[in-house]
Amino acid sequence: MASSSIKAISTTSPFKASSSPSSQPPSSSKPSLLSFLHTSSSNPISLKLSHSHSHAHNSHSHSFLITNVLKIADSSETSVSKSQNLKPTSSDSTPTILVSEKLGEAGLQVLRGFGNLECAYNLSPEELCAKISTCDALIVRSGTKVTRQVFEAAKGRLKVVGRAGVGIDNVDLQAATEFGCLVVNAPTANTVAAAEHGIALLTAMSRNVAQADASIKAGKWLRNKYVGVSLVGKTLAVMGFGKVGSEVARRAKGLGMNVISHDPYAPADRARAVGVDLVSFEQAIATADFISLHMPLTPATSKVFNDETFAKMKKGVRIINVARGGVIDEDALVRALDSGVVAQAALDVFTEEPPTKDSKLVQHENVTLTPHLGASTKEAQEGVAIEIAEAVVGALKGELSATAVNAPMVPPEVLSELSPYVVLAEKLGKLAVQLVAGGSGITSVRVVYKSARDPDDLDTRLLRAMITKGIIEPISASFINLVNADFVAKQKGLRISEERVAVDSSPEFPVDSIQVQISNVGSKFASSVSESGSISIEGKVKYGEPHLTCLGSFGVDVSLEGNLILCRQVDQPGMIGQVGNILGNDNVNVSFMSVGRTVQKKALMAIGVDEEPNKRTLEKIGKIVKNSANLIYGRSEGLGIAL
Ligand SMILES: NC(=O)C1=CN([C@@H]2O[C@H](COP(=O)(O)OP(=O)(O)OC[C@H]3O[C@@H](n4cnc5c(N)ncnc54)[C@H](O)[C@@H]3O)[C@@H](O)[C@H]2O)C=CC1
Ligand SMILES: O=C(O)C(=O)COP(=O)(O)O
Repeated sequence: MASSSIKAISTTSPFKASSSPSSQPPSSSKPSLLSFLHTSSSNPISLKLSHSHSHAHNSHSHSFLITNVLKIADSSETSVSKSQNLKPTSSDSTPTILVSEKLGEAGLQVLRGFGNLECAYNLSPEELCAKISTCDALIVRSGTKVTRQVFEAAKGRLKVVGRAGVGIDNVDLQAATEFGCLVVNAPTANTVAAAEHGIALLTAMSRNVAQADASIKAGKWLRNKYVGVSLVGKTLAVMGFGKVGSEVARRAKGLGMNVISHDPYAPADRARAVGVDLVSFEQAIATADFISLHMPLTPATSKVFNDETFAKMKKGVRIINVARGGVIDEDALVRALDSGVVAQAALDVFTEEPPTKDSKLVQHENVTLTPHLGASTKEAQEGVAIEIAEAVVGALKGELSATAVNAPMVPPEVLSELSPYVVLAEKLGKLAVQLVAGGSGITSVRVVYKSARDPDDLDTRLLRAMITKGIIEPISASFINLVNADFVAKQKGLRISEERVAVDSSPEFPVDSIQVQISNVGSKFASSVSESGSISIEGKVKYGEPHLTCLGSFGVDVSLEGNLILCRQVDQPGMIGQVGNILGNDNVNVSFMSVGRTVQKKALMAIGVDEEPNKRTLEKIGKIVKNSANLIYGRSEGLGIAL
């Protein structure tokens, strides 16, 4: 973040007292994925204080800070962020789910039972953009292009895109991530259908079924023309040994074929278990009689079958593509077919769908075509529809989806265990950023997790995302969630480093404490600065609630719920009494007090108050602090609450 990027709303203070009431629910409520995806922090930090560790009121305030009532905004970033990822407009009504392509009835029923369902097929890109800002979820198949323009047009409302199938190359994942929109797919229900279609094309092509059928219908009887080739004993190269590829391999083995496969990421033992050898790309294409494509379309696989690679194939090779048209350079394929290098091709997928009728590829007599039917069996479509409907409904309800494509996967049991720490992480982030003096640019955040667990047994991605959310959301218009936290942090130049420290506590709990340090910034509250010069706060989960346990060099124990007043104090009698009187006279109930001391006999007082003190009350407290002869950090910006 550039140093000028955090600006104060107020001209007199980098922080401004917010007039909005604290209304956030207690943190002990169990967070769901939705809270990581769509909780907008439009409210300032809400830290309801409780009880514990009360101390006598006989100390004195110096610099102090009210955490809850501060709200900072970053006017310079607002315009940038608005074009990136808007905080969603609140819609607590029934969610609207738009289905833009035909989906199995069983899935539609699941969706109807949950939200307002709108099925609108064959929308133009403009029509989709016009509709999308009223939708919380969009379900597509391969025919809808979910572009950046769609996410922009959604104006922050679209929470989840469900791809009723495997390939998500028609969804702009980068844009989805930037806008904090979760993308889920249905990766398993159509595997068998696609594999069966691959085998159907393989056998149909090798025996000229489609061409022979067309010729009979044209009144011809061409028994000599349509002599086929046998499959038994032939070598099939399966390119991509994933779900579909491995099922194709299994079936091809049953047909008596010798199956090899190329997949740089597949484990060799999984292939060997099916009797398939994994080989290099070169070896696969040079030895195969048949090549069946089953890899995803990615920048690395785009047009991987081109003039150069066709030239390395065995003359007379036959190619089946049930994956994505874009993995083949279609013009090069026509040339290879014309020269006889490729004897036949069977294609279910095309670079542009539908392909133009007069394309040379479509019209080539050695090419067998189907209109992207790989997933189109009754069984697969029912399965995919249920799979995607449940994933979308789950995401809208805030549950974790096992098929999220652009969010870190956190298994439900891990999520449940981490829940209170997730709340703590966000609150620490929010508190830490409020301690930064206006005009400081935050670039470097260090997070230290103290834990008795093995490093492998602690997944911190969620915690890091929530700390990022806590830090960034209060200072920008950006809407941050689990999906886009890392992206937005990077975009803002915020470097978040993590460290694990082993402690000798109970491994029953995933985390003992979380420390957030912000370095190279000025502090609004000097007591929050540790000896290393960084703003440093540490918290723990106690009885299921987030607690602040360390601020700068001071040990405290403050429940991070409600409103919090932090006072630096020295040995000057009467100060706490005065502060207490002011709060009491203004009907602000002090719920607890915690005092932390250092060896230098400096102390820090944390006062929990039930009600949010108003500006006048804060001004009165501010005067007491300012008038104190013992101000250690006598900077007015430390008293931002009163300004
Ligand atoms: N025509 C249709 O209706 C259907 C098409 N598909 C397509 O089939 C393809 C495979 O789907 P699944 O098997 O479910 O996906 P998958 O993710 O299970 O398998 C893809 C495999 O490709 C491998 N791979 C990645 N890069 C590769 C490369 N450069 N070279 C070789 N292998 C590479 C991966 O390691 C993975 O094992 C996808 O493109 C999908 O969109 C899937 C279902 C239906
Ligand atoms: O699942 C896939 O990747 C497919 O290609 C299936 O596409 P479809 O849902 O039939 O448009």
